[in-house]
Amino acid sequence: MNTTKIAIFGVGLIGGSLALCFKNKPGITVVGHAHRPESIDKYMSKGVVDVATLSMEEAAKDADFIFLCVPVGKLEEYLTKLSEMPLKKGCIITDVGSTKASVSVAAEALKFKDVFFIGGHPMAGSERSGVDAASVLLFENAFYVLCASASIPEYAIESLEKLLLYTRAQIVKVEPKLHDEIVGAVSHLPHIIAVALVNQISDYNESNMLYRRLAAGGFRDITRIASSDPVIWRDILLNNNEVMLRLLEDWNKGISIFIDMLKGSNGQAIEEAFQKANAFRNELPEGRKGMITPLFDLYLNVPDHPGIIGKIATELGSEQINLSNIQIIESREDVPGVMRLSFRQEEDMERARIVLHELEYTVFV
Ligand SMILES: NC(=O)C1=CN([C@@H]2O[C@H](COP(=O)(O)OP(=O)(O)OC[C@H]3O[C@@H](n4cnc5c(N)ncnc54)[C@H](O)[C@@H]3O)[C@@H](O)[C@H]2O)C=CC1
Ligand SMILES: O=C(O)C(=O)Cc1ccc(O)cc1
Repeated sequence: MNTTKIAIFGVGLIGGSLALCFKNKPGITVVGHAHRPESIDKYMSKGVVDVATLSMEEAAKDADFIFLCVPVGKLEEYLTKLSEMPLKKGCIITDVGSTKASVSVAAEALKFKDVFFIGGHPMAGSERSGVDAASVLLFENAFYVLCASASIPEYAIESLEKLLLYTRAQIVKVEPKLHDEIVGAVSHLPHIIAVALVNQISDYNESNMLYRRLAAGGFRDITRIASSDPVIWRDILLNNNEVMLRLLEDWNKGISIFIDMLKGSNGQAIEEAFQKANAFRNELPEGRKGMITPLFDLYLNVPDHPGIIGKIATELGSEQINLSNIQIIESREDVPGVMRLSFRQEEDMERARIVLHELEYTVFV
């Protein structure tokens, strides 16, 4: 059987999830590049890769596919290093960065010979980061954008598409600049808004802690993405700088309209704004994983002792229920022992509810 070597640079949330999709598939060997020595043991003990190495050359040598899964600000540096190494003829280099224009330009400028660069962006992820957050299910039913320049032969694109079938994502082809504009609006702008909103409330909380205690429910839902990795997002926003500045100007205009509506006590205009938003939002596609994916939460009363988090996680793990997050919630510190369990799939939440009920926990949604 022909063997396929896949090299993953940056085995974190996205690189680790891709590695899990490819690992143990017929004829595939997954090699993970670590940029810190302590990561080697971690990748191996977690079983995300077949081989882990600190050497870029060793990872890239003879690879059929190279996935660059590092922060956006590092992509050009990694591409340049690869362009100076002997690579297998026909090797496909792809990235997973959340912006596509600059990496496409950088790859084009390097003029790889007999090696093809195809930009990629799996449009699914989470606010978590690192290999511990990786999941084989991350991309299932999500869009996966590919951006190939006109010089890339169709057979190379088809070969990448075929490999990506293992992710169970749906491929879409988009021009890099258009990608950055649309993704800037539907993903990067919401991240800025979430962070600005959380920081606004955090400042109010300095003078009165009741802000944080009451900021549950909807506030938590719409600000989940404010917990995203600071370095990853610094790089994304700086890289998509021009687009973001334009979008923020439009955002300011939208907020000014709200200020005017409130100053003028214009109830009709406020109603119309909600009606317009309602109509557009109700038409959003359902049943497909979007970039900003919801979590499904369960709450349960738990006895107040230190081993409880491990105990619940083990009970659910033994039933193969995928838990995304587990936390004793601070905002209810006056009610001792309320635990929040978050799931990516509604089905997991429902199964957890049944299991925990059978174990005689008091569970509520
Ligand atoms: N977080 C998300 O939900 C999504 C992220 N992306 C993109 O995927 C890429 C990776 O993001 P995540 O997997 O979320 O991040 P992560 O922090 O989980 O993983 C980044 C990996 O890159 C490695 N790395 C290598 N060189 C590095 C350096 N010089 N500085 C810092 N880290 C270095 C880290 O060790 C780590 O393994 C980024 O380009 C991001 O824009 C794409 C889709 C979703
Ligand atoms: O956590 C979420 O829902 C996200 O928004 C994840 C995400 C982050 C970056 C991307 O480029 C794509 C998806």
